[in-house]
Order: sequence, then C-alpha cells, then structure tokens
Amino acid sequence: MTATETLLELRDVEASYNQAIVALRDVSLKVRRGEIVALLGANGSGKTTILNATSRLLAAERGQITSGKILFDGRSTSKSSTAELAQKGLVQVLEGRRVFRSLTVEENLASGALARRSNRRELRDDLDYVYGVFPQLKHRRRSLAGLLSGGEQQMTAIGRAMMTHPRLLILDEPSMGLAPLVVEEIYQVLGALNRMKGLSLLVAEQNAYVALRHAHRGYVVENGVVVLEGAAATLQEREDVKDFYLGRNTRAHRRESPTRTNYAAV
Ligand SMILES: Nc1ncnc2c1ncn2[C@@H]1O[C@H](COP(=O)(O)OP(=O)(O)OP(=O)(O)O)[C@@H](O)[C@H]1O
Repeated sequence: MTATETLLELRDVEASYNQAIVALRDVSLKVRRGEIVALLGANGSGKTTILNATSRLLAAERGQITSGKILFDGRSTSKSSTAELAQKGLVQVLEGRRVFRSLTVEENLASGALARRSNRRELRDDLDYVYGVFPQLKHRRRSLAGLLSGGEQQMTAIGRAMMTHPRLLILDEPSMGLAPLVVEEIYQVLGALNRMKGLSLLVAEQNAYVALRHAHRGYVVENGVVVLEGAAATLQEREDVKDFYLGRNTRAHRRESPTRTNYAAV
C-alpha cells in the first residue's frame, strides 16, 4: 500500500486514562481512501478509545496517547485539535447520537457548517444535500431534535457531520439502541455515501453482523489489543468471529478467543 492510498494510519498506539489505566497497547490500523473499515469488539475492549485518540478527543476524558503515531493524510495529528482535524476532513460522530436537543433539526445541521464559515448559499446547498440523503429530516427540519426518534437523531448527528464535508467519517456505534430496520437504513446511507462520494468510514460497532456486511475490512479489538484483522468477508466466515461476535454460540465466552492473525494480504 502506498502512502497516498492510506488516509488514516495508527502506528503502535498506546493510550491510558488518568495516567494509570492502560486502555490501548500497540494498536496499528489503516483506513485506505474510499474504504469502510469496521472496528469490532465487546464492551470496554477499547473501540471508543481508538476513535477518540484518532479525533483528538481523549484529553476531554482525562486520557492520553502515551506512545505511537497517528497520521491523517500522511501527516501527524499530534499537534492538531479536534476542530482543526474536522477542517482537514476528519470528523467523528460521537457515541449515543449526540444532538442539541433544544435546537431544531435544521439548527443542528447548520451547527456542523460553522467551522466552514459558509455563506448563505453554500449553507443552503449543504442543507439540501443532507435533506436529499435523509429525506425524513427535511420533513422534521423545524422539530426540536430532542423530540425525534432515535433513528432520526442518529441521522441528524450524521447529517451534521456531513455539513463539514468530511473525507473520513468516524462513527461510534451508530446502531446502538436502534431497531434493526433503522440500523439497516442508516448503513445503506453510509454505504451509498461511500460509493457515490468516495467517503471513507471507520465505524466502531458491537453489532458485528451489520458492520461486516457493509465494511470492506475489519479489525477486532480485545482488551486494548488488535487481535484480528482482515477482509470483512473473511472475518465473517471465521468460526471464532461467528462464535464471539456474530452471536452464533451463546456459550461463546467459554470457548477460546480469536488469536492474533494478520489478514492484511487478503
Ligand atoms: N474516561 C475514562 N476513564 C478511565 N477509564 C476509561 C475511560 N474511558 C474508558 N475507560 C476504560 O478504557 C477501556 C476501554 O474502553 P472503551 O470505552 O474504549 O471501550 P469500548 O470498546 O468503546 O466499549 P463500549 O462499547 O462500552 O463503549 C475500558 O477498560 C474502560 O473501562
């Protein structure tokens, strides 16, 4: 893989909280341009820490990167703020579909454009674009975001991120708490943005089934360590992944966990 094909790279990243709890050890991963990459793992395995380290949000959680490098578009992110990274095209949709509950849908979306200092015309075009992607939001544009369904709030959070014109969109558990049909709809939209706009995606999910169906490649994290990586189709077929992450075996926790395997060549 040449440097220009790689949009995001984590190299041997270690991170801890409160200078005490080690949350990531030696994490290396890549997102190529135009790729959807799934980050899988159980509760507390380190997915959010990887995403927050990438978008420079760790300090807000009293966390820090203690060693290793994170490169976006070939450049180290260590001196950038979250807002600066967003301006460069790396944007995160936080876990729990955070929206400004007392603002309308349209005000929420417009807040995503603030960093771009768009004029009225550009703002209108961007809003129209998001409404084209999520027609439901157009009907609800004057509703308070706090009164929307969970799915509509997730669409609003993704729409707000789209207003910043990302090149890499990072999503933390977009399926959390949503009905299967709504989850499918959201992933269909993410897939379309990837295909039509070339948007690259890094998606943390506990719902491995849906994530692997839509991703090109995946990484499995356990206890802060990447234990598996490979093509999504290959991961889906692995017996240990089926047992642990695709819910095939309810007694999975008694079985041996996946072993570190490198499927990078797949
Ligand atoms: N703010 C924090 N302070 C201290 N420890 C933390 C903090 N946030 C996470 N941790 C710890 O770091 C480890 C990784 O947590 P992380 O939230 O990254 O996992 P996760 O895979 O995203 O889990 P979840 O799916 O529950 O969000 C866990 O042991 C967790 O308890």
